Amino acid sequence: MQVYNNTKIAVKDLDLYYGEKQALKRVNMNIKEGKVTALIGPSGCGKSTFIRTLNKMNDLIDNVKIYGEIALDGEDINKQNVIDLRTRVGMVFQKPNPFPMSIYDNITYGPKIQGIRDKKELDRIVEESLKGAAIWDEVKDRLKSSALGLSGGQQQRLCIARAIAMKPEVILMDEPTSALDPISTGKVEELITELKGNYTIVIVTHNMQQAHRISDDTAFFLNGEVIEFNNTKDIFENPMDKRTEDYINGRFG
Ligand SMILES: Nc1ncnc2c1ncn2[C@@H]1O[C@H](COP(=O)(O)OP(=O)(O)OP(=O)(O)O)[C@@H](O)[C@H]1O
Repeated sequence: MQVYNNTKIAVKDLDLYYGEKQALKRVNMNIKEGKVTALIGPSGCGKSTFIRTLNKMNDLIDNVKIYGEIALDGEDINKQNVIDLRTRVGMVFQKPNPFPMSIYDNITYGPKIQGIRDKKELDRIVEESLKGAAIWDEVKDRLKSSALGLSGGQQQRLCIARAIAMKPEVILMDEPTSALDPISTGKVEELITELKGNYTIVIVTHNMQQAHRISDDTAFFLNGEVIEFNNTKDIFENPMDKRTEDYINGRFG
């Protein structure tokens, strides 16, 4: 497979079936390192299915068949240990899902499983991750309090901090702001903009303005196919395909 220099994840001829139903059709995509790639398209077009293939989350579902190639840094993800893969490719979900434990323990959970025990090192990871997710100032005096006492927007930034604590290279975000109010959404969007460069980010969003504001590249999905994949400016200002134009102008979906 041809892999370009700035490609972090290369997807080639990806087909995915849930039983008899084909949910992804011949998807090809070069996801660029250190950039934000947005996945847009109407409900049921395969965005979540696609993002979940990137760290093999679909493998947990019965009756899924996947064909094609996905390479991370040029290496087939099927040849990698899945735990290592999910460390390198972290994920943040639609609904904030902090563990029912303290803010501190949420962050140290993964690093402890990785074998880090030193208290100073764990303290350092907590501070660095929370700062990285732009939530340190809001929680630094209540690290031992339950994460469930945070607001929805704070919980989502905590989940991003928890992902960062594992030192991923890629962060997958499946509609990370759809459960948040506009102010929290703004903070998460600002955070995504700060994180890019250090991380490769792939984000599913139903919010056209959000895709336009924060992403570098955008893929438009329809019925399991990628209709158009290009830099975000061109997708929004000069779409090549009439269906892309209709979708971004709110004519369907
Ligand atoms: N576990 C599953 N088993 C069977 N079919 C599924 C499963 N998950 C998704 N599908 C189907 O695959 C298609 C793509 O779904 P997917 O959730 O990827 O779409 P989506 O674009 O993310 O939608 P939304 O924007 O509503 O979240 C849909 O027709 C959906 O019903």
